[in-house]
Amino acid sequence: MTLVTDVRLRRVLDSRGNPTVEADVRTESGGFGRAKAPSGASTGEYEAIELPVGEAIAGARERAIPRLVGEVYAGNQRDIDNALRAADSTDDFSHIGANSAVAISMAGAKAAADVLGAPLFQHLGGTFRGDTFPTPLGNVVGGGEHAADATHIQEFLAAPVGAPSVEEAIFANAAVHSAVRDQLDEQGLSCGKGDEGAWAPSVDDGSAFDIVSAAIETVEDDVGFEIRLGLDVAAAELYDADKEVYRYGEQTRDTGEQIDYITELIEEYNLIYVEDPLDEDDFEGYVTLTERVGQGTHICGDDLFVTNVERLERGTEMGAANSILIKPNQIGTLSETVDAVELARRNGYEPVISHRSGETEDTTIAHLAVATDAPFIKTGVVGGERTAKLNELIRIEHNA
Ligand SMILES: O=C(O)[C@@H](CO)OP(=O)(O)O
Ligand SMILES: [Mg+2]
Repeated sequence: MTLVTDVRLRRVLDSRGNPTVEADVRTESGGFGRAKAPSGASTGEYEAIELPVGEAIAGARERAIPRLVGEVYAGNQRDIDNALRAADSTDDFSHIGANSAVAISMAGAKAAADVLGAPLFQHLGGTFRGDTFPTPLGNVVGGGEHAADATHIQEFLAAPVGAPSVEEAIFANAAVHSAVRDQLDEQGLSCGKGDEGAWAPSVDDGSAFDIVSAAIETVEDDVGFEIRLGLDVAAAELYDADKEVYRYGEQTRDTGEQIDYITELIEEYNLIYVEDPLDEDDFEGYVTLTERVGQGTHICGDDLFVTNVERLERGTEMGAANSILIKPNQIGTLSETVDAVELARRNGYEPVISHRSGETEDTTIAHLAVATDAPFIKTGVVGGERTAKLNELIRIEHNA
């Protein structure tokens, strides 16, 4: 039996040294699942609420745990997630926090997989999943909200699309990360790393493109397969809504100029992936850009869609973007996360499963990416909280 018999919550550390929520779920037949909530820095305005950890834990203990323990079966993920929704009663989880909700939701799924004796990806995706793997998007240079005094564009991503296996892809990204350091050293630009482990040099975006392109070329020659370049512009963070311009330091661009600029970057650097190129409220701008460049490039909405089926529906009806970033804590439950993936698929939008800038050693998103057969996963390159997911992908590939 997978009847939930115990749910425990505690405060643990995330990769930024901030507190986050860890949940343990136990079931009648001895199933056990443990999961932790991640945390964003460049959060979208329409995300579910991350409460201060003390409040999130107190809220969930008071409202959610009584609706779970002795009440729901861990194998019925929708029952767990509906109980969390009913316990909270708001659209954005402002009573128990999306941080408590997502930790409990993911821990429940892990407890159910444990009862079955199956890996989580198989519980979530079924027995016919596990043979195909996502291409890891690895940020090798970054700035924005993730590092002070670095690039305006938040993430420069390596995308080893030609790799013969996920293992080769993961090591290719590590090699690009290392080659970027060599480039920086040569130019006397040694620097620290941002929140997700990407190098955070104090250079303009143009120089960053040159450095990353050169690093990718070196590694491509070495590994013999294609590695492309992608971006997370995180443009909502650059957008000045009062003046209706995007601010790149002193330089500003209005919406038309921003669309032209992104188009030029796509052409010049043969970008395969551009996330959040425009403000999170600018569905129309996304339509224009997607019509222009959506044929050959993944135009991905992160802050635009916030893993929310209503916002995604609006986007698919208009033709805004052609891809959606999927972050379970943006919406708060695994069921709704999978709903967003499925809605995306039905409309020909590619789902990209993603970490947050504040992470833990939790590996749920690696399993989610395999379970949903997502074409990409964005989960960094180095740092224990990033390699936890990458190494889990290697283990899944090896049936370990
Ligand atoms: O913008 C993003 O895509 C994410 C992860 O890279 O950053 P954050 O978690 O800070 O929102
Ligand atoms: Mg983003």
